[in-house]
This record gives sequence, C-alpha cells and structure tokens, in this order.
Amino acid sequence: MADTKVYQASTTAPVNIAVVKYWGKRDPKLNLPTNSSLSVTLSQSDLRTHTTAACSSTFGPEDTLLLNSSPQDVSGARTQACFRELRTLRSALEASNASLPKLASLPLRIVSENNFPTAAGLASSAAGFAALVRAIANLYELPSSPTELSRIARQGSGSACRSLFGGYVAWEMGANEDGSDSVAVEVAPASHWPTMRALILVVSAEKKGVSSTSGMQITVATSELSKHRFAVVVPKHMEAMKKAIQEKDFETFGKVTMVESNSFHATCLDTFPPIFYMNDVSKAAIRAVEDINTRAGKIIAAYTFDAGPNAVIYYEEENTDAVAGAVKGVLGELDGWEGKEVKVQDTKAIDAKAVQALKDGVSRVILTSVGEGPIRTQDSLISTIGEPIRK
Ligand SMILES: Nc1ncnc2c1ncn2[C@@H]1O[C@H](COP(=O)(O)OP(=O)(O)OP(=O)(O)O)[C@@H](O)[C@H]1O
Ligand SMILES: C[C@@](O)(CCOP(=O)(O)OP(=O)(O)O)CC(=O)O
Repeated sequence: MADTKVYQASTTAPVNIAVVKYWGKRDPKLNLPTNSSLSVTLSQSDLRTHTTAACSSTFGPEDTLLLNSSPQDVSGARTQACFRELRTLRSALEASNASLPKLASLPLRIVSENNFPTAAGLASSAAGFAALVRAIANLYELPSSPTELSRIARQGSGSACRSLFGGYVAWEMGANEDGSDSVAVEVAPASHWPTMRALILVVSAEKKGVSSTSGMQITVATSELSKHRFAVVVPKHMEAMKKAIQEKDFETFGKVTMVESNSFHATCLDTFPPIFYMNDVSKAAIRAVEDINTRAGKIIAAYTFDAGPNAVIYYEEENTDAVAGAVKGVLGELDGWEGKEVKVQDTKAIDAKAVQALKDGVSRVILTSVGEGPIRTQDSLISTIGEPIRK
C-alpha cells in the first residue's frame, strides 16, 4: 500500500545581531562573503521564528511555504538551494539504509510564523532561513552538525548561517571557491557570558528601501573604502572581538561594536549612489549612548545598526538601570517595558534634542538578551492530516 503518512518536525530559531558586520559578497550565487562576521544570538523568549516542515505523498506536486498565513514564492534560487542540499543529504541516508522511508522525493509543506515584523531590518531572513533549514534537517533526521547546516542556511541568507548557534557566533568567510569552508562556528556559548543584554529601539517597522542583497553588491562594485574595510578593518575587528568575548571585556566589546557599525555605514555612504540606512532618529540614539557612556565615565553601552534605522544597544545586566533605565526615562510610555525590571533614570545626561528626536521617532522597544540556538519543539503548525494550524 502507498505510504500516505504526513511526516513532520518543528523548531524555533533565533534572530542574531552582528557586532562585526557582513556587508559584501564575493560570490552572489553561493552567497560567499567578502569578509568574516560575528554576532550575538538573541533570546527566543522575545524574538523568534517558529517553523514546521512536513512532507507527504498526499501533498504537492509543488513544495510550498506559508509565512504568517500568506503563501510565499519558493521558486527563488536561495530557497531552492536550501531544499536541494537538504534533499541530497536525505537521499544519501536513504541510499545507505533501505529501511528508511523515502522522504527526499516527497513534496515539502513548510509553515512558519515570525513573532516580529518581516523585512523590517530585524533580521527576519536570518531567523527564517535558520528555522527552515533546521526544521527540514529534523524532518529528514539528518545527523549533520550545526556548522554543516550553516553552510546550507548561508545560501538562503548569509546572516542565517549564524542563527544555527546560540551565544556568540562567527561566520568564517572561508577560502574555497565552492563555499565548503564558509560556515558558522561557535565563539562562546550563551552560558559563557550570560549577562549580555540588548535593547532594540524600533524606529521603523516598514519594509526597507534598499535590500541588503542588492545594497551590498552595489557597495562591492563601487566603494573604494570597502576594499580597506575587507582587507584591514574587519580582520582586526574579528580578532579583537573574539578576545573581548573570551575575556568578557565589555569596554572592548562595546568599542569595537560601535566602530564596526560606523565602518559599515561609512561604506554605505561611500557606495555610489550612496545608501543611507540610519536616519535622524538613529543619530539621536547614537548621541544618547554617547551621553550615557560619558555619565558612566566608561563604555557601558554600545549601539549597532543593520540595514535600517533601528538601533540595537548592547549592555551588561549590572548596568540595566544606567543604560535601559536612562532610555526608559525618555521612552517609558512606549510598549515593550512590561514585565522587565528597569528603574527609570533621569534624562538630564542626554542631549535635549536627542531626547526629542527619540520621543518623536521610536515606535516601540524590545528588551532582550543573549540566548540559545534553534530549539526542537513538539508544538506543530501543521495538523496530523497536513493542514496548517493557525496559532
Ligand atoms: N520564517 C521565514 N521562513 C522563510 N523565509 C523567511 C522567513 N522570514 C523571512 N523570510 C525571508 O526573508 C525575507 C526578508 O529578508 P530581508 O533580508 O529583506 O529582511 P530582514 O531579514 O528583516 O533584514 P536584514 O536581514 O537586512 O536584517 C522575506 O521576504 C522572506 O523571503
Ligand atoms: C547589515 C547586515 O544585517 C546584513 C545582513 O544581510 P543578509 O544576510 O540579509 O543578506 P543576504 O545574504 O543577501 O540575505 C549585517 C549582518 O547581519 O552581518
């Protein structure tokens, strides 16, 4: 009798925010970067993708992906590359063990939910592709390590390779032409430095103007400054950042994080035509962090910005009141503070114009911390007969 069973597996996966930025592809097809990068994985209690992957002979004939209840196009080269690579690994398993069900040839049905805005510069593609690859690897019962899976997730979205791990994660750029050594590795688990906190100021939840994918290709094609960044600046920052993490040295971690973000946005400005991801609200966030650090007499807070105006501010738990409390003094009315213990500080130390720009331009805050990598879950988004379940 034909096997009509619905096979399925589910996972959640985290967002990561880079402190040494990936910005440039040396091979756009394989998604190979011009430089290594390093990120902090953020807690899934606050930001996460939840994905269920299923396969069955009753599905299809096409593979499908439902994201936050709306059907997505899976015909793109990046999603196809992930499906193809995972099927190849499953086929090899099936070839070596005839008793395994033949899943590689069955149509896939993927259902996914992001609990944060998609394509708003909140690294949705990172959590999204990490969850997609991890869920299918679980479904196929692949013995692959997170580093092996990171090679596949990288082809979906570069930054996704870093979301296969928790804690502090490096994406080593690699040297091989086929990308086999362009993978993510753990620098330190979350438990090594669990006191790292992140405060996200959501400046804009709208879809961004220039996508990362096209922006970074124009940078590589036109920016002279980026050559110096790839050859000199990033290698230095990678080394300093790894050491700072090993030694839990926040001052160095914070300094490199801010200089890195500035270097990345400088190469965006040096791109022709120029790309501006930061706006006046972002600049106000930088000013606020500078003023908080000046009041403390040392670096206790560090800003970083991705391909959008949202600010991510890293700090250590012991400085929660001095950093998050100062921001709460300005933005205490907004959503995001509920259930988090943060004592409001006066805003005297922060420049009055910056205070006003933040009040006018920030729509919500997210308080989170360093967290774990993908977590397998029994909580499924697909029923036993293969129908999507709405949560
Ligand atoms: N849960 C998901 N499952 C599969 N794909 C996803 C998921 N979430 C997002 N994506 C893919 O990622 C795309 C958004 O990526 P994009 O790089 O534009 O934004 P971002 O990730 O928010 O920003 P950035 O990566 O620059 O920080 C979506 O259009 C979708 O194709
Ligand atoms: C600024 C960044 O967030 C850029 C992320 O770029 P993506 O990983 O979204 O790009 P693609 O590989 O084209 O999908 C920096 C970073 O996360 O390192």
